[in-house]
Amino acid sequence: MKRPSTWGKDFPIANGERQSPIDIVTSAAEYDSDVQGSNALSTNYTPESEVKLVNNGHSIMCQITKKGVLTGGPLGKDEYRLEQFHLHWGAEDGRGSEHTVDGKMYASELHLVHWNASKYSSFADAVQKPDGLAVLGIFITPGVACNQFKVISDNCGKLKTSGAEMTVDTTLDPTLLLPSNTSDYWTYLGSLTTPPLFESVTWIVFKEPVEYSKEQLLALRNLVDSDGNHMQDNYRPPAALKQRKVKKTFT
Ligand SMILES: CCCCNCC(=O)NCCc1ccc(S(N)(=O)=O)cc1
Ligand SMILES: [Zn+2]
Repeated sequence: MKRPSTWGKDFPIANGERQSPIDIVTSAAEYDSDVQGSNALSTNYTPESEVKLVNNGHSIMCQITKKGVLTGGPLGKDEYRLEQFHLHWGAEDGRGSEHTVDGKMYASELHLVHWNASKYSSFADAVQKPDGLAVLGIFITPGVACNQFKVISDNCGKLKTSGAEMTVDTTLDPTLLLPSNTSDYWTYLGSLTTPPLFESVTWIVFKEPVEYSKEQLLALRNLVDSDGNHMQDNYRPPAALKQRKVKKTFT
């Protein structure tokens, strides 16, 4: 994939009104009480019985086969089904996340991608609708190893080239990839952060980062992208907020 600065030519929406990622200015975020209590954000995932990994040329992706749902919070009454998760990261720990918090970049950002199964018939049908997708953004910071991520980081070496796919015969529970605190998050209306950049995503970015070990981050940086280079810095820089408000669920 060419550099983000070139996307505007092929994808004019790159300069649209609800592009992602954004810099989250914490002091400007508005507390939203109605995403608490009974309609708090809720995940109900079924563990995968085998793990399907794909090097799609610009990230490493895990394709989900079980029926897992995300509901509540900013999603109203709709059920969003987990489709896949993937990551963005830097060449070094000081950069790599797509969203930033008061200008701070994390080393990586995990995206759990869901589509609105209450209103649409498939991911492909939902991907272009304004309420079609919901993505959970989890910041990653260097620290202790994440056990549930080991099945991905331990197999990056076998997924080196773009287009490589493999199925690992082990279970994976996506719930264990989430931070312990899933009540505190920012949410806003945005887009896919890679082409086709469709403005179809309700973003939910958790405040609490998750730790991955140095080795797990290094494993990501050794992947090879569709240009044959080390897959690094596969993050889009923040886009303009324009007329949007970021909501927060915590004070
Ligand atoms: C007409 C073409 C249809 C394309 N159909 C496939 C497609 O749109 N794939 C895009 C998939 C995608 C991209 C970026 C994110 S992110 N980084 O925002 O979470 C999530 C998901
Ligand atoms: Zn992403």
